[in-house]
Amino acid sequence: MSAFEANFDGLVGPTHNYAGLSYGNVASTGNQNVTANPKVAAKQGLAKMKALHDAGFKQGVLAPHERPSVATLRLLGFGGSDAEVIARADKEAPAILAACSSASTMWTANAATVSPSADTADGRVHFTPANLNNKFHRAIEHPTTGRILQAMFRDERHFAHHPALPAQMHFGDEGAANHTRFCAEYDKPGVEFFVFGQAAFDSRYPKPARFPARQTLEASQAIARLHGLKPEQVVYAQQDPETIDKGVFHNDVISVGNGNVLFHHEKSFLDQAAVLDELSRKLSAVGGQFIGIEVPESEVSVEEAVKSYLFNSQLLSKADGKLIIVVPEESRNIERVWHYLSKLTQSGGPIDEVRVFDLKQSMQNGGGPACLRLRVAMSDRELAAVNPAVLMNDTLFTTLNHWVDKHYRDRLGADDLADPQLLLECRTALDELTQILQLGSVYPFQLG
Ligand SMILES: N=C(N)NCCC[C@H](NC(=O)CCC(=O)O)C(=O)O
Repeated sequence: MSAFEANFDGLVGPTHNYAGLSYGNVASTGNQNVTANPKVAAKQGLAKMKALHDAGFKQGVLAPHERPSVATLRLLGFGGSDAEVIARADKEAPAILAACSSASTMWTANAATVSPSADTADGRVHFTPANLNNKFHRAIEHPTTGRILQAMFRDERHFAHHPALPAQMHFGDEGAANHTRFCAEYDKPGVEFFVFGQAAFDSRYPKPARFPARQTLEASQAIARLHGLKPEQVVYAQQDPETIDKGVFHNDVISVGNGNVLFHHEKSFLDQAAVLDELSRKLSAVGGQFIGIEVPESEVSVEEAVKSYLFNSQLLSKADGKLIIVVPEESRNIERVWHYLSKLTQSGGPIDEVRVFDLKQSMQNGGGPACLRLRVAMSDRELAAVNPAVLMNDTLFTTLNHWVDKHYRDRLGADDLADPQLLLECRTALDELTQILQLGSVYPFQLG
């Protein structure tokens, strides 16, 4: 039996825009009101998916959501026809309309936490959609995300789906952006690594002073319980609060891991040496040999890490056992970061190849290669049970590019969000997409 890590990338939705919604994410607030190009954004994402599929990696697609979320606006008291709901929200609360219009579901690292079957008590792959409770525009994602995941991973013999955690800051959960799994092989027991920004019920843990800590320790512990993980195969670590205050709003902005390798910055975690030691001990107990690659502040500062998104990269295992690192163009544009990467790939270590993608449309909202993908490690039998229509291939790539050409605008600014036509365009596109991806009815407008 063989096993794989499949990456499911978020397809950028038709309302992609820059609304400055994510305090603590410096790219999001810094690019507020820049005019977006949803068509280019979707194509940049598709190009990454296709290139990685062509390079031999398992690649899938996660569908975007219905936006603006008229259902949410109705919950907030905006009534009338759909067009009237949008017009009233625009007039009385344009910031709320913008939040309900975000295409933020493209960052599927935040869609859910996923535990592979080799780690869970019942031997199934477990999914818990993230409540994304810290940001209103993201907190409305999880019900639809849950339905889409169930439509992709339907077979109950292999896949288990949990509801999101209680929607409260005490259980703030940002999904796989703060979760990494280490293993010797994808279908062998591994070590699940949960990184949190604060503890909600225990005041002894420090907190950042400036920006919010989105993930709590208690949320991570709840996920580990729900997924039936063994305590000896779980490691919790607190992110260094000072780095959160410098714009590291998720752990995947300061570290990335895959297989037995953790590529991380010197300032990633509190008590970093103890964290690395625990990872190493627990991985060795399940037959793996942990390798930490630590980038010193003197070579790449935390600020440079945030600007370049060096750590918001993907580490992908090649057939020869080495890793390829997938970075955004911004990493090449910062000389010291590019110099570090060149040195890294020539060091004789596990990462020996770098691949660069232009993801500028997503990057301007703080979303790099790693934000755009949700990882699901599966055996070949589990992979065979995935809805095949969501798996990337030449035909799907062509179909989705045509679909984008047909339905997407090439400019979207703040004023366009009030256009009732945008909702119709989005619904028409998504109705067609659910047929392409064979998802059934997953959106509020389809459920009635
Ligand atoms: N690091 C990971 N895994 N994900 C990146 C998420 C970016 C997203 N940006 C936004 O939601 C900005 C939307 C706007 O401002 O229009 C966020 O902050 O949640």
